Amino acid sequence: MLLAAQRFERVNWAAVEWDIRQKGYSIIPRWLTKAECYTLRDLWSSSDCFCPTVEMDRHHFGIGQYRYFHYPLPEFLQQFRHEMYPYVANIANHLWSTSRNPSPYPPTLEQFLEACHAAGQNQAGVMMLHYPTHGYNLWHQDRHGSLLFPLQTILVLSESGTEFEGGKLLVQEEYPQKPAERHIIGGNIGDVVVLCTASRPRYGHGPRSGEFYHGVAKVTSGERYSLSCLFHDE
Ligand SMILES: O=C(O)CCC(=O)C(=O)O
Ligand SMILES: [Fe+2]
Repeated sequence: MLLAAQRFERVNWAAVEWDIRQKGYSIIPRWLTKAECYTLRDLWSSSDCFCPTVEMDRHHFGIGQYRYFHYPLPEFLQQFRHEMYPYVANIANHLWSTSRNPSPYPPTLEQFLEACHAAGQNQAGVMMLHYPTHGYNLWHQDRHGSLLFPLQTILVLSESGTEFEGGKLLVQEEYPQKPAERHIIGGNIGDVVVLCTASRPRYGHGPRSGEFYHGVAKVTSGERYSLSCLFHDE
């Protein structure tokens, strides 16, 4: 399973950037074919590409399991992460630049990961998640080290309505002295969701940025798989 660069070129990245500015996330619908989702899901039962399973309830993260991939990543995911990076880095450089640092993120993933590894962050930031019926994922941010890339992607690998009910991806933004703002993203098989990892830059009046969290509502029937692709290593 290989990925053609044209698939990234066809995405309307200006619209993705606009969405992220406005609400902190953007959905690229049906970017993966169902067959690709099934192939990725099949990796779950192959033990040789994953680190040990984490039971989410043991850590009070929710109900379900996740498995970090170890390096080398499966070819498709390696390609996905590397080819997606320049586009999200471009958006991140527009949104998170400062006058002191107008281009905070390097143009290639290799360069960004080199910095992560130099900071001792060596665990590939890519994992697969599985939620059984009644599974869910509590509000969280995927930030475990000092170096963090401000956007992350979630690949939805199961079909809403036929394979699972409920299980909607949610985001929440918190500002001091303001009720939290919540959005239901949802997401269906093949969708790639690009979202803020920890904060969304704000312009104009009020606090400059709020804390950005995501989570997954309870799967009320069936089971749901997803894949989390961070651009930092942990
Ligand atoms: O299952 C999901 O849709 C979200 C999982 C998650 O927390 C992530 O991808 O970082
Ligand atoms: Fe997450």
